[in-house]
Amino acid sequence: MQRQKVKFVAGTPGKIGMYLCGPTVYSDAHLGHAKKEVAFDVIRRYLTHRGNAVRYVSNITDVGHLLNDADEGEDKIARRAALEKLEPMEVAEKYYWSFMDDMARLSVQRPSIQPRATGHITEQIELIQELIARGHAYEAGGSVYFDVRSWPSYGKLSGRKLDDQEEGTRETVRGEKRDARDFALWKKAEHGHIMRWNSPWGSGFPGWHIECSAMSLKYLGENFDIHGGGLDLEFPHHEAEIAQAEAAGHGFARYWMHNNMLTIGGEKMSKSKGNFTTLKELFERIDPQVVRFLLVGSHYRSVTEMSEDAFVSAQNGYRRLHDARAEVERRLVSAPKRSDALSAKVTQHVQAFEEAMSDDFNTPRAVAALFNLTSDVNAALAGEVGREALEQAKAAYDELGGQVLGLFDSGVANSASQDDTALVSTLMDVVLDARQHYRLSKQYEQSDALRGKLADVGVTVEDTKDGQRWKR
Ligand SMILES: Nc1ncnc2c1ncn2[C@@H]1O[C@H](COP(=O)(O)OP(=O)(O)OP(=O)(O)O)[C@@H](O)[C@H]1O
Ligand SMILES: [Zn+2]
Repeated sequence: MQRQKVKFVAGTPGKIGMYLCGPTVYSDAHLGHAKKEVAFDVIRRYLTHRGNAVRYVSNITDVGHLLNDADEGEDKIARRAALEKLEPMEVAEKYYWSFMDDMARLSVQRPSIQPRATGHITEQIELIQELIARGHAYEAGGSVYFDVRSWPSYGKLSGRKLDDQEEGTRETVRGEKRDARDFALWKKAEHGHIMRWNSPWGSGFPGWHIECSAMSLKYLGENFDIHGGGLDLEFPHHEAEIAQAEAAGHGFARYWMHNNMLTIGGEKMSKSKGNFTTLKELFERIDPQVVRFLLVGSHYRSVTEMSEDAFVSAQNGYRRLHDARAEVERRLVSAPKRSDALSAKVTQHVQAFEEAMSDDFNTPRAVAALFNLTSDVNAALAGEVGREALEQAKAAYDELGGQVLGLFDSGVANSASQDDTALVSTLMDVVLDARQHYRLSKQYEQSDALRGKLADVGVTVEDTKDGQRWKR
């Protein structure tokens, strides 16, 4: 809001309320979406690391996001539903879980609360009613619009003056609005529109912006600490969120943070440009931890340019840290009890990491501190190192690289999960061979016992005419 770095002071010391605009769930997420999620995940993790209790709310948009910002066009989810011959709610469910799976593989922590727009229609209607009552919104033809001219501070976040906004389009897209810059709070559902709810203005659905004002206020209260999102949302989405809340008499977010874009060949990666790589495609060839490492290596406010070279260097960098940490762990088993010079160096790198993160979450500098730590660790490991220094180094990797940056999460590594799949399949062959042996020798009790034990761990075995089949 102030267009500069400012000191952050939580409204209530030790407690931080954070809201992040989440995805519209109508397609698989791409690497650009991951930049945003990972950026704010790291911010949340660092604030937690500093001893704050963070309530992290991030919404799921499953209605009302239209194809075009001027309140025209189809609902993105409804259009996808028609394309895939699914119910709109089926589309939302499908891509919600797709998103959640991708985020889990990227080690993005789940939000404390993940409210859905369709689950908060009542709250949105109430907020719209407050706006109408205060004279900042009006009904027209079954829809309700925010009256931008009634709220002079509209534009204060993006710094846009009212007159600069949408210049020249005033007459063409005004339609039933009093002013082309007015935006929809509620839209009348036309014939055939599936996602619709009853409201004081007839059957319809909420505009896209209103859900974030209603749900952030509901779960974080007035004057909550931090509101985040992509830079592309600053105008009109965040501007609208502020206006909707404040014009209805509520104090809104105290700090605004926006991540910059992930680009490819200098252009924003986006679905509509077709220059995107979905996370699922990417994870087939690149370990999700390396993807995360690449994203963390650039500052949230900087543009991240993606290229094959960037992945190669991320791969090498990640391996360097990962291997040093693993070696420290291995050497700890038999380390002698004594102190040595590495201790002071670890302390110094930990401090550098903390300073970098406390300076507007400067992750590239924080990663550099981990590399410096690794140089010193590797140099020390050439000789004998005492237990104390190794424990300190291990804690630095685990607390800073692990808990704060979300790295070294072996549970999500692509290669590991592929290895596991192969291993499970081989082990199942062994078990089913044994069961077959019991059955052929009529030892049915043992064969049933094996099946029972598999069922206990969620594996069901069926006997078909083609032999045993298993699934989990
Ligand atoms: N390339 C990107 N870099 C960083 N963040 C992005 C990028 N693309 C999308 N986002 C973030 O994810 C949010 C949702 O993106 P959205 O679903 O509109 O994707 P998109 O690919 O930009 O789609 P479209 O091209 O249809 O607008 C954006 O508002 C933005 O905050
Ligand atoms: Zn939002």
